[in-house]
Amino acid sequence: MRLAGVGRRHGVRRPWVLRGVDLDLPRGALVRIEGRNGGGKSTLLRLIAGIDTPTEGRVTGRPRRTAYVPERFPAALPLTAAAYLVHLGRVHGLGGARAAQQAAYWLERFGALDHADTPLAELSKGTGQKVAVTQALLAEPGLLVLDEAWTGLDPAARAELDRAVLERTADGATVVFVDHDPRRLAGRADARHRVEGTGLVPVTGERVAGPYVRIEAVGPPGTEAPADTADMADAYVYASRPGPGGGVLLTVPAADSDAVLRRLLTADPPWHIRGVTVLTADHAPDGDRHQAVADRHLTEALRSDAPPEDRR
Ligand SMILES: Nc1ncnc2c1ncn2[C@@H]1O[C@H](COP(=O)(O)OP(=O)(O)OP(=O)(O)O)[C@@H](O)[C@H]1O
Repeated sequence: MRLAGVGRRHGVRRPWVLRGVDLDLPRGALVRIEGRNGGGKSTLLRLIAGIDTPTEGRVTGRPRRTAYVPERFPAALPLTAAAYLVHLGRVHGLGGARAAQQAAYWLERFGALDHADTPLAELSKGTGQKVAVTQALLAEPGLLVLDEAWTGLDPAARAELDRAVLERTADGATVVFVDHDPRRLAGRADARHRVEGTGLVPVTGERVAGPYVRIEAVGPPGTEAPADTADMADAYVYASRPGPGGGVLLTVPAADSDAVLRRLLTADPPWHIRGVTVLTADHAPDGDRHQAVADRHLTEALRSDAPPEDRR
């Protein structure tokens, strides 16, 4: 499958979200899409999945069976989980009995079989997400597109989805995913691409394996995070999203965190660093158990890199 010169904007007077995107999606490939919050990742995934059509350019070679897990699951339908899944299985071309069998198989793998007869509207967020990933997997799609599909799942179900993804690619399917956790399927992706501006750039080097550092910074009112400018070209910012109190939360490989901190502290006017947290393999991205290490890291970075007026 291939995207050639693909562009998308949401209306003739609206800015381009994506433009001139060329992307090869070979059979059996696991492809990760990265980029800042609101940068156009979901737009790209919808174009790949065929949920949305490009304003310009072409998408060719999309497998016949395509499945997509949206960022938000539409749970308002007046159906039970099983009835919804059988319906979608039939849409994908399965017979009723096969659809029911596949729905039960996947609900069981995700630990949600007890909820097969629960109306969608009554499902918890986590179980609703299990139904969302089940609808995508039950027809064994040739293209599987996952937009933050792990969010809301319990750890066992997250690991099960990792396994399901690797089974799909081993079976020759193409899987394209976005996830906020830099460690998601770390080391397993065949290609990584980052939405930058309106373009898509390949990400080279195996940097997702971490460790990663979360930097909470607050800039002067109206300033863009320097991480999003070309000045940051020598360092890699995995993700940037709004933080509490008008700040920004940057997720950065530990190896690049000094460079990012230096850039923030030497910006004119400088950014204020509220906190630095080391993210390790054994604690959640938002945890703070390694604050002592993080504080030392920050202190050292400030001492060695910042101009005299920023030393504190
Ligand atoms: N249907 C739509 N109509 C108008 N604008 C839209 C529409 N969908 C997306 N946009 C805009 O396109 C831009 C990219 O949005 P998109 O959801 O693709 O980003 P994202 O990288 O997936 O962000 P997030 O990490 O928040 O999911 C945003 O400015 C968004 O407001």
